[in-house]
Order: sequence, then C-alpha cells, then structure tokens
Amino acid sequence: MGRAERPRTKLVPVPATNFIPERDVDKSPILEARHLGIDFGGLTAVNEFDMAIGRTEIAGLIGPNGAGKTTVFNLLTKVYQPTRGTILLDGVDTAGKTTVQVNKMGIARTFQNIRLFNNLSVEDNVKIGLHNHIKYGMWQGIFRLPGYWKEEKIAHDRAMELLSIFDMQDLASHQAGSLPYGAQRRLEIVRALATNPSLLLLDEPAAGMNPSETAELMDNIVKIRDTFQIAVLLIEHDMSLVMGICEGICVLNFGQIIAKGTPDEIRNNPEVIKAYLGTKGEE
Ligand SMILES: Nc1ncnc2c1ncn2[C@@H]1O[C@H](COP(=O)(O)OP(=O)(O)OP(=O)(O)O)[C@@H](O)[C@H]1O
Repeated sequence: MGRAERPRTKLVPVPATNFIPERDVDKSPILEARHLGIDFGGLTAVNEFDMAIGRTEIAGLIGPNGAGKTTVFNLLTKVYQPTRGTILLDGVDTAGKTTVQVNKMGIARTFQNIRLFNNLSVEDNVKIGLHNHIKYGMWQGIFRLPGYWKEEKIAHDRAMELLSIFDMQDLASHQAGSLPYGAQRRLEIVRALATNPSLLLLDEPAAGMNPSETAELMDNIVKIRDTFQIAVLLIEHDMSLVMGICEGICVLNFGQIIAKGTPDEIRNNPEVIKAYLGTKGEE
C-alpha cells in the first residue's frame, strides 16, 4: 500500500518536541528515529515513528498487544532493516549496519523471551557480552599464553563487577539455565550491559516477576542508569514500572505513535486511555 493511501489513525495533537530530561537537553540525543517504518508484505507494522532519547533518559514504549513495540526494537537493533526512515545513534546513521555493528556502536538489548546460554555458567554468559573488549589473539587463546591469562583475569573481574549490580556474584559458577526465572531475567540485563552500551533496550523486563521483584527491578534500572550514565528504552505492560521510572513515554497503537509525554500526560491522555490504559488499567 502506498504512503498516501495508507489509512491513518486519527492522531491527537502530540507535542512536537520529545521528552529529553532537563539534565540532557544541552547534549545531542543518544538516539533519534525519524519517520521510521516497516512493512511486512501488505501489513504496515510501524509507520512514521519519531522519537529522540536523551543521553541519560529512562524512556518507555507502551501500547496494546501487536502495536509494533518489539518491531521498533528489531528496527533499532537491525534485526529488520527499515522500509522507511532514519535511525541516528549518537548522531551516526545506522543505515545498512548489522545487529553486531549496532551493538558495537552502543545499542544492547534483552528479549521478551529470555535468551541465555543455558548450559554455560552465569559468569560465561556475561563474558560472552564482554568478548568485544577482550584483546587476546587466537594463538594466545589456543596456547594459553600470558596475554590470554591477563585478559581472562580482566574479563573475570569485570564480569564479577557487573554481576554485583544485582548481587549475583555468588551465582557466577551456577549454570544459567538452573537459575530461577527472575534471576535469568537479571542475568540477561547484566550480559547486555557487558557489551558497554550507551543505550540499553529492555523488552518486558518485568514479565513474569512478582511485585517485590518488579519493585527491586525498578530500583536496579535507575541504579544502572545512574552508575553507567546511559539511556534506557523499555517496553513494558506493567504500568507501575512504566509510570514509576520512565521520564518520557511513547504510546504506539497499530504501528503509529498516538501520544508522547511524561507519565502524568500519558495517564491523562484520553486517546491513550481509550486505546490502552482503559483496558489494562493501572496494574
Ligand atoms: N517478521 C514479521 N513478519 C510479519 N509480520 C510481523 C513480523 N514481525 C511482526 N509482525 C507483525 O507486526 C505487528 C506488530 O508486532 P509486534 O510484535 O512488534 O507487537 P508488540 O507491540 O511488540 O506486541 P506484544 O505486546 O504482544 O509483544 C503484529 O501485527 C505482528 O504480527
């Protein structure tokens, strides 16, 4: 379907500006998506997606099931190449880049369905995230030359430091697949952080967590942002988490942005209530 013919969702007036927090306004955004869109055959899954994220912002992407949220993550991380539009990461156009390349450029993500190496230890899962930064060569690795041991020690120390964010150092030698569900979700975040991102994408980080685990997760997301001075964009259906820690929220419905705003603005937006919050409520 051509662009002019595409049925358009009636848009409520949304502020033209994005919601860069006060402390980030004098710096360029870490991410800018402009007119981003993707079609799957005849289906326009995402259209005219515009968003800017401040360098230390915690931003939320919400919307009903099938609204296009995960597709946006897949576009940002180049699982899909966009049909239209531009993505700038720290001002650099990511057109034509691969998932691995955009990860090296600074985007890391977790998945809706946990994707760990279940048979490897917790520590090794984190080290996989670190591998971009390990500098020993193939021969040093094969013959266990001094350079290998030095880099291994650095990787071990860094893995333990990252695990300590979630107080998981004591689990380092456990098999990842044997961890309780909540701990596996936390490990995924640690592994994403190990790639040294400037923007962390979290796809439903609180899914399957009980209220006390979710409350702890909220504290930890804020702690991660404060410690690493990075931006976080999260998809979440748990409104207590979204409204509790997100500074800017973007609402998608049928692939289109229907509102952007602060938690208060989103909570009180009639279009959002009709499309989403009215049915989901303040969970
Ligand atoms: N690879 C694909 N091929 C065809 N259609 C797709 C593909 N990926 C996503 N879609 C479609 O795009 C739309 C948006 O899906 P998406 O998974 O992004 O929604 P979502 O907002 O993340 O939903 P949920 O909250 O249920 O996870 C859906 O209609 C989905 O079926």
